[in-house]
Amino acid sequence: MRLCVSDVSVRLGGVPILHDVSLVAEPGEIVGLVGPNGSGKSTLLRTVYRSLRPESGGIRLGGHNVWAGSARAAARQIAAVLQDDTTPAGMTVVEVVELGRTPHHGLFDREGQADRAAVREAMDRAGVLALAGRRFGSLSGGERQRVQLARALAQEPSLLILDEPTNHLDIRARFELLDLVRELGTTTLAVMHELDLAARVCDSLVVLHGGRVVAEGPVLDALTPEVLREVFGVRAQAARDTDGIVRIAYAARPLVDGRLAPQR
Ligand SMILES: Nc1ncnc2c1ncn2[C@@H]1O[C@H](COP(=O)(O)OP(=O)(O)OP(=O)(O)O)[C@@H](O)[C@H]1O
Repeated sequence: MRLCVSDVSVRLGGVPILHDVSLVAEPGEIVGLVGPNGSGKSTLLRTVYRSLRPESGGIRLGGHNVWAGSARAAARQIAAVLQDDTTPAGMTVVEVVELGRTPHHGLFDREGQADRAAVREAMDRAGVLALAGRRFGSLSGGERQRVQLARALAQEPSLLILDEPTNHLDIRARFELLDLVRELGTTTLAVMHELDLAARVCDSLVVLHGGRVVAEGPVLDALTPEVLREVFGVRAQAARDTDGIVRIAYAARPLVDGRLAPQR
């Protein structure tokens, strides 16, 4: 489904955080949301998955205003894999993944065959079938991240929201997870810190800086040397290699007076 974010502004604790942010993800596209720490990426995601109501602006999924219907209707369509996960440590992996089916049930519905099939399929795709009986709290960071993805897949969403989906994963698992997201063909909005990975997996990028969109479009149009310098504070060049993969070459950046540069 098509995601359309139009002129979204957000204020937190009286402080303006997002300023007229707009973006579009066409059906099946993966749009990467990139930007330095504090640029507003997570805040924007929260407005899209209905955890934070924007002060102004609109968010439409498949033409419908995400904030106009019920929270439950939105939960049937939008699945989020987040950082600040509050999953109870005592739940088993299969119980966690079954949570993905909750928005599809009535209050007193029992889990049916379709639910069980969706849960199994999601666990299989995310590579966590072997963990089914383990307590969530006993898993490694990377295993938890895969289980969260399985829960999101079990939800069979029209829009997948990912907040730094690969940060606990080893290098092979990163590529596997991103390949899996590509294979799904689900419209995806993903916050990614690693520009190389974002460049590899995303159809287009939206660069946030100070709560504003400062660049967007296909990866090489968004990650110009000027954007890399002005927004990310690095001297770097993005280019497509002979295999068609975008690679970013970084020049070393000296510390300022022996310290990390303060945040701008
Ligand atoms: N409740 C709040 N009151 C005031 N400011 C807030 C509040 N919550 C977040 N902020 C500020 O909003 C800005 C954007 O935060 P956000 O978490 O969206 O950034 P981010 O781009 O996701 O950052 P990071 O890459 O570090 O995760 C930050 O400067 C943060 O300090």
